[in-house]
Amino acid sequence: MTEPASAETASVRNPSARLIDGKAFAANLTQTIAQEVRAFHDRYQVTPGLAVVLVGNDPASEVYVRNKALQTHRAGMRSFMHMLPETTSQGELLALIGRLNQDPEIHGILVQLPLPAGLDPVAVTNAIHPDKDVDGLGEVNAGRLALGQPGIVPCTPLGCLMLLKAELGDLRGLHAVIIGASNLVGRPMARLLLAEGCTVTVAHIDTRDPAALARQGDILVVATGCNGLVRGDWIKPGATVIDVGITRISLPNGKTRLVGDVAFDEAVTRAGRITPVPGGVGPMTIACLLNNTLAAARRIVGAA
Ligand SMILES: Nc1nc(=O)c2c([nH]1)NC[C@@H]1CN(c3ccc(C(=O)N[C@@H](CCC(=O)O)C(=O)O)cc3)C=[N+]21
Repeated sequence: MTEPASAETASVRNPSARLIDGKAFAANLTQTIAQEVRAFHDRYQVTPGLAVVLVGNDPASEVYVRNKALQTHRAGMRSFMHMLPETTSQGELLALIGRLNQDPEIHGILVQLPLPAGLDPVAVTNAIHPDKDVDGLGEVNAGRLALGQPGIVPCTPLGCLMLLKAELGDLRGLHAVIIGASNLVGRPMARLLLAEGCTVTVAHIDTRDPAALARQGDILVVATGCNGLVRGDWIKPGATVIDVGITRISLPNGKTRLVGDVAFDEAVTRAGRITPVPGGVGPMTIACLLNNTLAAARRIVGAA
């Protein structure tokens, strides 16, 4: 197999990939959303409200919660935090979701995943009213996405898609390889890229030679939670690489650092464009959560 000449020359002339600045893109998007929130409030006297439910203490979720609360206020929305103990029962959690479903001040509900053992994430996600399911993970919104119908799209895949369209424009005909088949990222990402006209390959835990598949991707989206899994030689020269992974590792000096699923130093010499960790997909996830919350508020008050 020979690479297309354009991709080869790009990789030779440009040994260091262009960084995709998700942090800057997200900051812009958040500003736009803040303006729209003000206009929405002027017209309807309603402030979009987001409820975040965190059960127990998962470290990844805590990073998310910290940034999310800040960004929610920056966008002029209200944020309602519900921190529940690890020992919370399924019945207690479902009762809280029931109250949030009824609460007119709440337009979006997000239950942080993963949930502690003993709580059923499927039952909990499906208990959220579809109009308030700003994570888009319940069966109604997931089903709409699978069928290509309008609905609420999960925040992380939506953020990845926004970055890809901003970088590449029309995605039609590109081969997108997705590594990871989770309901949170891989599967909805595959459905979104298929809807954009990509040829989509999904590699997962049982895939025999993921590296060989990855090397075919004009677009490579990596969402496995396995830090450093994707090495430089997994990447097609000139490809656009979106690293969704986010793992906090301990350094010898006692500090910690966030790393992605892609071995960045290697990938940067092969890829055409690449998202860094931190500062790539993470901030986009939060901006898209705000986007989805405003959209949910609009629908609920009949403005959309
Ligand atoms: N129902 C649900 N939906 C989620 O989308 C969800 C979840 N549960 N549980 C936890 C994971 C994790 N997650 C992150 C989002 C943004 C950053 C983020 O902002 N990252 C910054 C980190 C900056 C820093 O702290 O240094 C960055 O990558 O630049 C991190 C992690 C969403 N998650």
